[in-house]
Amino acid sequence: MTDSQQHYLLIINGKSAGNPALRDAVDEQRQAGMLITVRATWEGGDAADIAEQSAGMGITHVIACGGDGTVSEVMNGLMRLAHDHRPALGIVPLGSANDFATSVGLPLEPGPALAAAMTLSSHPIDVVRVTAGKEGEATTSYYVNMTTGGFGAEITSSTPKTLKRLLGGGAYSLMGALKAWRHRSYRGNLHWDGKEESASLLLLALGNGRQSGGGQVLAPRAKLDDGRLDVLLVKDFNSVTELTKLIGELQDFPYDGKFVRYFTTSQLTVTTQADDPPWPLTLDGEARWYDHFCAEVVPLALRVLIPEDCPLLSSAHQH
Ligand SMILES: Nc1ncnc2c1ncn2[C@@H]1O[C@H](COP(=O)(O)OP(=O)(O)OP(=O)(O)O)[C@@H](O)[C@H]1O
Repeated sequence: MTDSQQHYLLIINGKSAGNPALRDAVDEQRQAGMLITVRATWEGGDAADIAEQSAGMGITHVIACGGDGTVSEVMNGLMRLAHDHRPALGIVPLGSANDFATSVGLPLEPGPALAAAMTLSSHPIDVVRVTAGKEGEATTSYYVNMTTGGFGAEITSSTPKTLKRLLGGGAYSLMGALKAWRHRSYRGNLHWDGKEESASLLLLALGNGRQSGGGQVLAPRAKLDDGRLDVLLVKDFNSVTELTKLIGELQDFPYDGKFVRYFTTSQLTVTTQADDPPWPLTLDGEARWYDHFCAEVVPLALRVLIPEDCPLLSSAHQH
């Protein structure tokens, strides 16, 4: 049945514009009466610009068709619009990782994913604003899923499959690989909820969602709409025994483990001293280096088309 109020804008990563399953899915939905406009990107930055332009087109729903990078760009474009003029966001996953789509339980095939986007109702979720800087320059961007920082950011963004295999292979293989990669920890001052703490970390994960890097669940208790960031801190270790304990702690994400700490906050800032190396931070799945950054929750800023019973919604079953 056609709802003349709904106008869907599909923003497709240009490298997938010829995807036959997606073309068939769009044809099928149009034949069913759905009003769908399609735009493809040419290069980085286009998806955000097109999403921003949706405001003047009478668009009610913007569907990001691509990998996590495209979803992130589209979301950043939507965040340039005033809250009341921000269309809802849907996702047709076409990437290799699709961490966000997978964890919220969206279909991963174009046909079912587009059909879901046309039928699911929207739920307001938090987004996270990151202000990150180096040498006097600062950039602001938003994410819905997860940002990782430290050595873990380098390996989760570059070698997710290798990391997964190694984690499955136990402490000795992981220790060897970490040595081969010349693993290092990152020093910084962490500030949250009025606390300040200096730390030397292997990995920092800031989860609005739960997983990144192609299936690494680093924030297992995160909810998308609770106004909180789930923070995972993994400290450095010096021996195989310590690494074994670290891996053990990663099974339960304790509030105050020896190597692993897991807590929630609405804002976290990391600053470094002049002689500390800058931190790699994954924004859009790519590691870039910063000497300070602040992540803060913008509560319920974006409506997304995700299943009613999505376990990442604290409001699940209440709609
Ligand atoms: N027409 C295009 N051809 C090739 N690359 C493009 C095109 N348009 C945009 N891009 C690039 O694609 C990036 C987004 O890729 P996306 O994350 O959607 O796919 P992916 O890398 O295959 O997914 P994943 O990260 O899940 O593996 C953008 O940041 C941009 O640089």
